[in-house]
Amino acid sequence: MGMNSLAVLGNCVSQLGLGGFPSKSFGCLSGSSGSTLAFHGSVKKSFEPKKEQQQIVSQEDDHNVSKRLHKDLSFFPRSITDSVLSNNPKDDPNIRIAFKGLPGCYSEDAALKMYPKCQSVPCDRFEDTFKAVELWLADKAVLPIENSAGGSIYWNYDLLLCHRLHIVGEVQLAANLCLLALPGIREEQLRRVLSHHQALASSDAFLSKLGTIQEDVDDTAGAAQYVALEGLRDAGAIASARAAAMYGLNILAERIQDDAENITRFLVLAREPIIPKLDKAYKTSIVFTLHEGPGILFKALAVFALREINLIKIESRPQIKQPVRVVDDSNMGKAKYFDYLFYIDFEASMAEPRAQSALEQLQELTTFLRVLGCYAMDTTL
Ligand SMILES: O=C(O)C(=O)C[C@]1(C(=O)O)C=C[C@@H](O)C=C1
Repeated sequence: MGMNSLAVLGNCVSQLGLGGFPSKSFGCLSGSSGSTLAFHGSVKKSFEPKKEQQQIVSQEDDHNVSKRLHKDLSFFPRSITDSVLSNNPKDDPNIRIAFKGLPGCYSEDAALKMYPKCQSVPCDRFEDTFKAVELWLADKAVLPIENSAGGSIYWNYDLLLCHRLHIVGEVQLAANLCLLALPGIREEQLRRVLSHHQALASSDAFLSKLGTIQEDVDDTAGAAQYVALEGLRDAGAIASARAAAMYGLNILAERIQDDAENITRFLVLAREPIIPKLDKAYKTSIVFTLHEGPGILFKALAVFALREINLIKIESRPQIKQPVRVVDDSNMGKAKYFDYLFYIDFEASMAEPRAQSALEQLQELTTFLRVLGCYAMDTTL
């Protein structure tokens, strides 16, 4: 392999994000006593040190050589490993996942469930998690979309449409809601409890018995951090056991949620869609608006039923930018109806001909149709 082909390989590797391998690093390598460029036989040959260089090297003491070698090795390209070749982002310690909230919140738990080795990127607002991915500050975003007690998180449905990210996965998380307080504080001393509104609503029975005032804050970990930083002796926080450890709080009570199984479903978003396959259970999420007419929603849903495609979820949202549609009503003149967006999740991969033909037929009934993503279903809890 000559210098040129190596440079090409170098470019490819750096494009794959596997660490710098630009042509200038060869200058550095070749000047490094021709040391162990052992990742390819022919490469090693072209960097063999000259005789004079070998003599200089042998005059150095072992300590200096190893010190210099250490420094030089940091400039070497990283080896291509099985995990890089399998391109499994789950094993990638460099993958950056954006979520709304502070470290220790449940959205971060969801990110860690999907990508256990990830670097988490906390964001102030949901909108920022989208922007972080769009601006390449993060590789993916994890976003709560529905809760088994509270239902759909509507504004996140709206955000899916305002941005062009693709759904590439989902995470189901059973949150263990805990009551936290400063060390030494007992339940009876608490006058107020701070948390995210969903966590407060999910622990309603427990909080009613406690008889405290509830204060709604941005996220559960934010509540824990606030109690800890302000040294609040009369306030508790509802957050995770992980948040307790991170912010130095004690756990006064665990599993305080009204429903033992309080599940939040999160979506994983990325700049590029995944290529749908048939290797496991896939789900497809779409959004559309329909033409006007009687039975039109019935007809739209029938395209799935006729192909034995199971519908998992249907959600409707008013079109925020153009909420009403003016329609000619033969009896009453002109009428103004709310115009709806329908979000549907169905159980099929876009690699299946039946899913493709269903969407083809659906398109005839819609004024707008977008596939938000096709992704593997999370079947674990
Ligand atoms: O505040 C957090 O910890 C979050 O991750 C957010 C969120 C939510 O948005 O529903 C996630 C799950 C919990 O049940 C409560 C709150």
